[in-house]
Amino acid sequence: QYDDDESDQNSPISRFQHYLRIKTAHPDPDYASAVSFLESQALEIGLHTKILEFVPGKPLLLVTWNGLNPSLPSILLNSHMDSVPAEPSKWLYPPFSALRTSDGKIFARGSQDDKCIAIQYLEAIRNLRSRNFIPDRTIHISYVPDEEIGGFDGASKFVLSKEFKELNVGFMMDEGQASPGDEFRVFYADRSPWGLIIRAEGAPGHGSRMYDNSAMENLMKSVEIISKFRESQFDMVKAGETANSEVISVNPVFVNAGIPSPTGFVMNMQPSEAEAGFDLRIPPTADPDAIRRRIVEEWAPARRNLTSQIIEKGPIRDYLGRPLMTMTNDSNPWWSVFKTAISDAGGKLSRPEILASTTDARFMRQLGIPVLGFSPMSNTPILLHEHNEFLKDTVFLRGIKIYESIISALSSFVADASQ
Ligand SMILES: CSCC[C@H](NC=O)C(=O)O
Ligand SMILES: [Zn+2]
Ligand SMILES: [Zn+2]
Repeated sequence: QYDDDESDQNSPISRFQHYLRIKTAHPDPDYASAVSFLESQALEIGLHTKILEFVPGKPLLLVTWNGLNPSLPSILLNSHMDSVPAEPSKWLYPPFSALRTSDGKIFARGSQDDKCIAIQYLEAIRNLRSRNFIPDRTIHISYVPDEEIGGFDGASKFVLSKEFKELNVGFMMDEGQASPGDEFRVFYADRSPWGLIIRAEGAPGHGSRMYDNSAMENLMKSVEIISKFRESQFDMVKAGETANSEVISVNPVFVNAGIPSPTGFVMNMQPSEAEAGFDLRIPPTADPDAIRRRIVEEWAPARRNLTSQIIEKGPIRDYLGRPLMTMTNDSNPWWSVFKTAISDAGGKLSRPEILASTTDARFMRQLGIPVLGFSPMSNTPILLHEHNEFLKDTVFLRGIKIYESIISALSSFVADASQ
């Protein structure tokens, strides 16, 4: 293992490592240092910057490369600055060291999700500018806070701002996911995240007594029914009938019950209350009303003294009532431009997918803006949110070339001025 930034301070890799070493992991992301580093990079390249702060302590950095024709809708490249936490003791190398091994793996929390694209956008623009490329359309980059915790103080407020409106965004790109094979993956939709809490009430009683309708019994029945539904969805995936991201996922994330005592829990009392929480992900093709009905009628029926609370953490439809999906066919001219740019750079794309998890793209799609999720990482294991997240230097560097092709193509696309 070695770390070469002593020898080369002034390289795309060393700038990537610098950004990876800034601790923007939750629960206490250092946004100030991230913004200051990214801003210094943008200014060095000769771009314009602006810092927006919709919620104190949660800045958003906007970087702009003005196009020749500012009346054309612009291109927005998005990247979130925050990361999920890391457990250092379970990593091969410290998660904020950005250490590069002799086979070129750069280990860091955020190396795949999504600090790579943050730097690749800038490096691609740096290279295009050094070749005197001049964009027709204006290109913006947004560096947003809080994506990992839902984006409510970040992208969600950003899209409602007058500053966002003024950008006149015609097309946006956001993060995607690594691809274990040769092809790059591209995402035309996310699943919408719901939190579900099921609460049970029932008569308390002696731990020795068998009786009907205790809170615990009713909650466990509910969990059984939800598990059956989960299995029905998962079976379709296992049978190869459909992708993981195209079914409704439901996974238990907490249970809360019992009467605490100094040594743990009171063992001889059946509690009068119990609750369980679930993470649900709803694909854009699903009918949200049908799911709401299923929850009330089957998962938490009142006759069992169950109640449910759904926390919808994202839209399912856009403002015109359409599913939040970006078209990946000829009806979307941006799709062809993107696809051609990838093949021009020697890349291959696999069939467009729905993302199993959720990104900030949903807030822009809600406005009707076409968004593709894309992170150019082929031949890379999918390690987002896992221990030992890494990205290979060669993959990172190739990604810069890919974005050079994408950014120059998107910014020169003027075939239809209304788009
Ligand atoms: C409630 S929205 C949460 C967004 C988050 N994004 C990345 O992991 C996710 O859980 O998918
Ligand atoms: Zn991410
Ligand atoms: Zn993430």
